[in-house]
Amino acid sequence: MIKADNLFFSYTGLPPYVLNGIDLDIKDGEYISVVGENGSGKTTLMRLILKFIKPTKGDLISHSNRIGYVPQKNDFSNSNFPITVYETLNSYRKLLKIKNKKVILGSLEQVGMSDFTASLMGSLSGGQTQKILIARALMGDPDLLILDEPSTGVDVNSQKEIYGFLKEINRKKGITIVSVEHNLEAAISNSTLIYHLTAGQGHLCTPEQYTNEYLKNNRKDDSNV
Ligand SMILES: Nc1ncnc2c1ncn2[C@@H]1O[C@H](COP(=O)(O)OP(=O)(O)OP(=O)(O)O)[C@@H](O)[C@H]1O
Repeated sequence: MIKADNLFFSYTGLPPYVLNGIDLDIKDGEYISVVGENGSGKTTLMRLILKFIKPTKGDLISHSNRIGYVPQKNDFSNSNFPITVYETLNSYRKLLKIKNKKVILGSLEQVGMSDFTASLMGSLSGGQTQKILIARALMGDPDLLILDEPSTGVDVNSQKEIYGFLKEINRKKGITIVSVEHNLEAAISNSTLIYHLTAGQGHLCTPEQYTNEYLKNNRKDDSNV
């Protein structure tokens, strides 16, 4: 689905690079959580996959026909702009040039938010806003869904619902998921593979391998105290 070969990226076009020789091979149907410290380049990698920016050197190829993108929700939840859930999804429907308006209710139903069509976006909780953003991304019937920190500012119950839903659409519908994760517990329990970025380089591992690596490093830190 996504392949990167010796990919370099810097915002200035010059060294030092934010992403420094990335090799990545994401197969169809995987659920990848991208983890790493603040500033390690997770969002930058997502922007490259979304083609918002171009590699400075190297290649990144995506075979996705339709990418759904769920951005960080902060931009929406703090907004006082008086727009309803329906209007938000309807304007996105027009952007995607989808003729059938039923797609709006269909996508809301999928995330259990059918009762909120007339609600103002600004009146929703963090979890509800996240579900609307996921519904919006699903309107285009994506084969690849990219999420940026889906559990940030979301209550624990909604987190469970959201991850349960993501797992279901990944396993049952085969939608490939790539999700930037600060929530390591969620990354370990939900994804099929974890992509760990450090100092501009990354490696793919299983959740079990990541857990062992993480525990080993934490023990090392403890012994340095
Ligand atoms: N538009 C930009 N212009 C210049 N530098 C940027 C830009 N966006 C990000 N950076 C820098 O690139 C580096 C990687 O940032 P990025 O946001 O990709 O990291 P991240 O791993 O997603 O961080 P976080 O976990 O804090 O969201 C950081 O040093 C950041 O300051």
